[in-house]
Amino acid sequence: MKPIKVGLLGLGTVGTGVVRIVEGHQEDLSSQVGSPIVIERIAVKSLDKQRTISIDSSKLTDNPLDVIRDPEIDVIIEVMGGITGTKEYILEALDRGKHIVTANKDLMALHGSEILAKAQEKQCDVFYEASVAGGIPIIRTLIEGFSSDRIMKIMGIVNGTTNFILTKMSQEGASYEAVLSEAQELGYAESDPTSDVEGLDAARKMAILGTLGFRTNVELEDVSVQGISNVTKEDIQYAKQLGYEMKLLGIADRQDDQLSISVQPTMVKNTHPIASVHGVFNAVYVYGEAVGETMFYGAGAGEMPTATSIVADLVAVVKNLKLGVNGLKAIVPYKLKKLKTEEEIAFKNFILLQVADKAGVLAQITQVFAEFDVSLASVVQTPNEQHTDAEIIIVTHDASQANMNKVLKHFEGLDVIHRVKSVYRVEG
Ligand SMILES: NC(=O)C1=CN([C@@H]2O[C@H](COP(=O)(O)OP(=O)(O)OC[C@H]3O[C@@H](n4cnc5c(N)ncnc54)[C@H](OP(=O)(O)O)[C@@H]3O)[C@@H](O)[C@H]2O)C=CC1
Ligand SMILES: N[C@@H](CC=O)C(=O)O
Repeated sequence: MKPIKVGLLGLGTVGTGVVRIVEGHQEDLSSQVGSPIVIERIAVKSLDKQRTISIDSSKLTDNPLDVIRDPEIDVIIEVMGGITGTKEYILEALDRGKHIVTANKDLMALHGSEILAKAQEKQCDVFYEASVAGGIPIIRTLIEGFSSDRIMKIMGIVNGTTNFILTKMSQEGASYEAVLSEAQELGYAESDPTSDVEGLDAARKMAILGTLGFRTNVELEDVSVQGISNVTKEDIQYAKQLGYEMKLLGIADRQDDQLSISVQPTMVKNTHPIASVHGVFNAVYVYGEAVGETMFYGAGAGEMPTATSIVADLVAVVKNLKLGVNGLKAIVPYKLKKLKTEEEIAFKNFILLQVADKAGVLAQITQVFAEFDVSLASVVQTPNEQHTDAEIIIVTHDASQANMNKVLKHFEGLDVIHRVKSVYRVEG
């Protein structure tokens, strides 16, 4: 039987996993698609690099165009990352009638519609399951499993690196820097881990999930983003004491046709299922109008989980290829989006204040909340025997972001408040 020939762009963490699965599960894969699958050529940056798997060196090239322009190759798997350059390779491959499987959320979040439009024009498949939440088949689930429902809310822990860091800080008291290095060594982090820790990677994934979940065109700039680099061990401990877990949470919700999408460190009530997602694990919680609550859980990064999603996409592409059809994951926005304003976005807040320890302080502070119509759920002053500065922890009821910003602005002019130490969204 004529083999299906695959070109691989990239042989790093994910690419290596792809080779392992294609070789290790060959019999099972070929029985599903009806022909052997062969990785024909592989593009890498450096031909001299030591690899953790043995590869026939004649397959390697340091020029991705050798792979894309090989007439024998039917499918390109892109796991080299990057945006400029990589986008051109993918567009050229599509022009040449090759189907694409990619893990590249950066590219799909920024240029997904252009790439998918080209795929449609050329009647090729572009599948990108591995681009969100590593080994969890969430893209397929949103497109197919939820096709009959109206999704109202998506909440996701969609970055493995930051969840790994927050978990180790919380459970082992480890330092942020040490755990970040460990995540890099384990192959979880991006080549520039700033995009992990500053929330950009999660924002890109939320833009993809929002687009698919709400069937509209969510752009990266629609997602408000805050990362975890300012989260302290103290914040995490306070969260625990109050019955919360600190998570970098992507939250996309809608009311009628109005959307809001954000990524930010969030204190999640420990009774919520997403609060128990630890380490490199990811979870995507989806609330559908008809189905109600659902949650999808699994490893969000790393060699084999990510490669599992890639090879599953490869199987889907090959099945389509044999049937002569395209299972396009096309994004067809059916409605114009309307983003909620600061006045319309409302949630609970945790605020940690460093204040003067003297009579009347609490009254002054609560007065500010009252002035801007922010109702308080709890106020706790931490014990302070020395009568130096005290710490006050406040949790609000749902408050509009605009009103909360006014409260925080007002605090700047209040002498008794020496520092606003932390402000977090609270969920659950
Ligand atoms: N790591 C993970 O857990 C996950 C990663 N992803 C995404 O998958 C993609 C790959 O990630 P990952 O495997 O971790 O990345 P790595 O940095 O481990 O691997 C990148 C690979 O691409 C090769 N490469 C880079 N630039 C070029 C170039 N210009 N020409 C040819 N080859 C090139 C590198 O070559 P060389 O080996 O010679 O350096 C390397 O083999 C990224 O888009 C990432 O965001 C998605 C989900 C999870
Ligand atoms: N750096 C990413 C890798 C997977 O997308 C993460 O940590 O989640």
